[in-house]
Amino acid sequence: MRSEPHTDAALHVDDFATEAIDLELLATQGYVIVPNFLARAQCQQLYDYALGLPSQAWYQAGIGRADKFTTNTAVRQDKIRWLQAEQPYENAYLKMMDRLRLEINRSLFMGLFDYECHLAHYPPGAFYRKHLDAFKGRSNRILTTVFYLNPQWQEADGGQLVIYGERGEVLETVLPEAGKLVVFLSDVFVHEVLAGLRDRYSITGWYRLNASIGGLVDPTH
Ligand SMILES: O=C(O)CCC(=O)C(=O)O
Ligand SMILES: [Fe+2]
Repeated sequence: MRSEPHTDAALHVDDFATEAIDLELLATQGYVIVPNFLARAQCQQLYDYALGLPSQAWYQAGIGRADKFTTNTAVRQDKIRWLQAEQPYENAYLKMMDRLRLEINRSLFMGLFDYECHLAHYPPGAFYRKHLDAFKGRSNRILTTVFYLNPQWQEADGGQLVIYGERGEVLETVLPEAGKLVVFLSDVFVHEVLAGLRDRYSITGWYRLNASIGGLVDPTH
């Protein structure tokens, strides 16, 4: 039997105080880093929630979707959990990110259709090698969001997200610190997660375009 996580004293979407994102910068640069997207208290609640999840709530992360899904621990070693609207904490996060979706659509006319995201847990030593989250013309993942939950993360703890430019140069080295949100174009920026010394928790998600054809609803993840 699968035990479900606790649901008491859950966050509500209206509890979330989010810092404004520089959408102008996102439009011109293709990515943006927001140091304190979410207030500490709410971030801590999400962190405690993630820490409290039973081991059977997590799955070995894979590569590809649906029938093309494979797990390859030489490429990525994190464990994930797709967020579901039925779970109050998870629903609050999904709702908050949906508000951001509407804001992005309003300001940048991106026509983002939906959002999917998963919690990710990188145990010490786990990494995710260089990759793109989407391939030009072959995916409906448009914007990647990564939100970090880790209090007091230090440089020496490792686990940085490295974002590369077109010529392979390092654009950003990002510490996965609690409250920080990174947003980037999914099919433009190669990135990787370096191995760290501590358990590393985050919520990674994608704003998508609707790619349903001929009445078939495009499947999530
Ligand atoms: O956790 C991060 O910093 C990035 C994760 C990532 O690249 C992914 O899940 O596709
Ligand atoms: Fe990625």
